[in-house]
Amino acid sequence: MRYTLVITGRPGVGKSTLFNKIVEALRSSGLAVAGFVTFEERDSTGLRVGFKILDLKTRSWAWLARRDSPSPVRVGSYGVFVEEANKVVEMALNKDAVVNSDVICVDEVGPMELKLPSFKPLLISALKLGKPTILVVHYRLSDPDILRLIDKSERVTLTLENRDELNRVLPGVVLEKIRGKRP
Ligand SMILES: Nc1ncnc2c1ncn2[C@@H]1O[C@H](COP(=O)(O)OP(=O)(O)OP(=O)(O)O)[C@@H](O)[C@H]1O
Repeated sequence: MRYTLVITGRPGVGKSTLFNKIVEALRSSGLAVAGFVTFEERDSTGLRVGFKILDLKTRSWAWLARRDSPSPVRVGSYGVFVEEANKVVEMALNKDAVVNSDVICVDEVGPMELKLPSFKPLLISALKLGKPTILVVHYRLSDPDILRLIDKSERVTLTLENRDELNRVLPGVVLEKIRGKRP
């Protein structure tokens, strides 16, 4: 069976940091990666103003959500930029992008991303390709269709206690598993 890793854990524990390290390790070894990463933006006072979404392949990005967004589509105190962010998802996970990649990498499968109309269908199609996959999954994800597709995945729950060790060893372990050198 293809290797799928699900990284989960409490908000702010370091999931994106670990995900980026794994993506970096995959790329450094010559593997082509398709997918996207979402990351927070803070203002000069340190206040979190919102999140951006970045296509890993083309480096195209858009705001995913901001506190001051007028969007009626809200997740907590953030308004989601549905149209702009959806375009990045379509670029990152369209059929060509995923078929021509070695590994599918998505940070994250969470409530904001699920407000983007193309996200769930494109993610499900990508998962069904049977390629190695790295996913950051929101700890409260409840979507039954996605959960069913990832229920046999290897799962890592990141904590403040284990994150240093996992950042050190997991990128190398993932690479070996994807290359089939480790069971
Ligand atoms: N191993 C680590 N050691 C020290 N600081 C870390 C470590 N991992 C992450 N951080 C810091 O913790 C903060 C949150 O990290 P990150 O954005 O990766 O978390 P996250 O779990 O993806 O957050 P979110 O739930 O908001 O998506 C960042 O400032 C990051 O630099």
